[in-house]
Amino acid sequence: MAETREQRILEFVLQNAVRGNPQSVLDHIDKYCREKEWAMNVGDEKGLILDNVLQETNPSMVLELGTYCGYSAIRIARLLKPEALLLTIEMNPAHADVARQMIEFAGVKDKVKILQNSTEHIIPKLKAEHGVEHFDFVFIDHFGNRYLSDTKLLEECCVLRKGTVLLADNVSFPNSADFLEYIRTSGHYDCTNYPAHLEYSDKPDAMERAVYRRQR
Ligand SMILES: Cc1ncccc1-c1cc(O)c2nc[nH]c(=O)c2c1
Ligand SMILES: [Mg+2]
Repeated sequence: MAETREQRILEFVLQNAVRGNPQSVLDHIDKYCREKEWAMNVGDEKGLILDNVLQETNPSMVLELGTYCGYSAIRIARLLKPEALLLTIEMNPAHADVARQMIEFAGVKDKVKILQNSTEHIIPKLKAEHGVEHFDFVFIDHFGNRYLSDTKLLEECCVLRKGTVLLADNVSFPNSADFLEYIRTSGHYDCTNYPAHLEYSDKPDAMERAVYRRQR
């Protein structure tokens, strides 16, 4: 029996899913987390919202804040066009290690780069050290109490452009209230709310799309 929940999820996938098939990996993570142990993957219901907003955007450069086990990274990578890339930031080394193996097993590792450190440490280095000009799409799913500070940091580091789409998970929880207030009242974003449910649960949750207006 693997020690951590994240390792047990990975083990279930490695033993049951089809290698190289991203949908099979997503389905098996959802199955394990619905039937055996709950975990904070964006899940199938909110995952469909992510799929739709991502496909409407058709991005070349994507940033994810919060990799966890790699579920949403695989979800995003499976829909990217050939030259497109996903950078995903994970501060927890054990989670990053599980995600690396999950992403490799799913067959999407050529489209995904995992950066293991805190967001506030990495975001200021994205241009100089990772060759980033701008992101077309940002999926925010790390810690609600960091959503606002990291959004402002992305603005200050000039990695957003007019039309960049931010999509945030878990905006129904109080710890991202300051972020919601800012994107809805700052005048720099056009916002859309997507009511849904917490992954693998019937508790209410929501996602918010925020399209950056300001010229960079
Ligand atoms: C863990 C948890 N318990 C009860 C209610 C919600 C959550 C929860 C759900 C998520 O989708 C999360 N996504 C990213 N980061 C989180 O910390 C997080 C926490
Ligand atoms: Mg989440």
